Amino acid sequence: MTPAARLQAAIEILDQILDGNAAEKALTSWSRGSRFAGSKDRAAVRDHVFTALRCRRSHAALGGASTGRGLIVGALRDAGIDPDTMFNGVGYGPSELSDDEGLTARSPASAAEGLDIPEWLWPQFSDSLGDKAEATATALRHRAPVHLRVNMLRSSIDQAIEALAVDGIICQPHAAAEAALEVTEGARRVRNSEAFSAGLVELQDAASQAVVEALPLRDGMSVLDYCAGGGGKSLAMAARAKISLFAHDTVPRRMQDLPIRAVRAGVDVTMLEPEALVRTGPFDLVLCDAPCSGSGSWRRSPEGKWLLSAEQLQELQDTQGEILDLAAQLVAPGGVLAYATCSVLEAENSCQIGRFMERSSGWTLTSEQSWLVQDGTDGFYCAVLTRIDADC
Ligand SMILES: C[S@@+](CC[C@H](N)C(=O)[O-])C[C@H]1O[C@@H](n2cnc3c(N)ncnc32)[C@H](O)[C@@H]1O
Repeated sequence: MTPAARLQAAIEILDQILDGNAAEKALTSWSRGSRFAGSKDRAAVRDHVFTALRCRRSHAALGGASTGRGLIVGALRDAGIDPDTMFNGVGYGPSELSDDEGLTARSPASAAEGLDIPEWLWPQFSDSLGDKAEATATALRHRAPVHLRVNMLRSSIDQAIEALAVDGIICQPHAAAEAALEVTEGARRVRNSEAFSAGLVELQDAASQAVVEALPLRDGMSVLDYCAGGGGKSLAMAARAKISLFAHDTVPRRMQDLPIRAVRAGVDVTMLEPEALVRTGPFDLVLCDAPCSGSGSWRRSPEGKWLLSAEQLQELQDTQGEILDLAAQLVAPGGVLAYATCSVLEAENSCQIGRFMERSSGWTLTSEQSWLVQDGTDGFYCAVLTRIDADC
């Protein structure tokens, strides 16, 4: 495909997404119907689509329309490329720009528009991040790096780097976590690599790993991953200490890949139905990797940035509070309650913990940490609380 044909493919996919289709679904359906496209074409089209989704507000302004064509014109202008060089109707590329199409193009009209943050969220976003708000929003406009976690149960860092190199995947250690690697070359080959199949590495953002490193895990502990989802943090916890590991999720099908991932990683995990929680507990450590806005991971899932509403954000906060209250009851005296989100918003992070501390007695805040997108990881937050009173 020519560069212009790739842009035209991205335009068509973006129009489907703007019509309400999920990005991954629209990309998969385009791939299935485009057997002529090679792997480089698919990667380039995907990049165009995700760039447009990350920068949807500013590119719509620069391109003059919230359409596939508008977003791609905006992306070209943002990159300093004259759109007429690509929109020239040659081959399978986009047709020439009409006179009307240029009329509404303009520079972003507000800080939030230029930084691609929803207008309603900007006051809260900038209050939460203070002088780091602009850098955080800017980082969220760019592609996320690919990080791996070396499974220390199966490999050392050096062995993993060597094994990955055999499949052309080049990595270097990432400072955010002890077992974290950043892939600098060959990221698309990871899932098919021998190192991945053999359980030497898992795909996991370095801040996700750092959250697990912040937990006081010790051999012999019973540990509950209360919001386990796909089990990324469950597996990371099991790699750090010899624990009895339990996983739970209010939507059990989200854990469907966990058994196979656990076998690959050499980890034992027991999945618990809600009614089994109390009879199996109390636990020495309960981790709540709570559902959240995902604002720290909008580089990877940019659609979430535009779908989030003020009402949903409030509902998420209510759910987070309920999760904390329920999970707290499952912690053994002297045990640990850990709360994490991939959000950069204070309302979901320190404010949530502040409110929990106000309404619950018998807890002490042992540690509180945040990771910032501009430091090369997803944005994350983690608070660790210790139960000091058996009556809480
Ligand atoms: C951020 S995701 C978890 C990601 C996972 N820990 C990982 O590292 O791969 C949050 C999870 O919380 C689950 N969840 C939502 N509400 C819940 C609740 N009330 N109780 C337990 N889990 C809940 C969701 O189904 C979702 O899988």
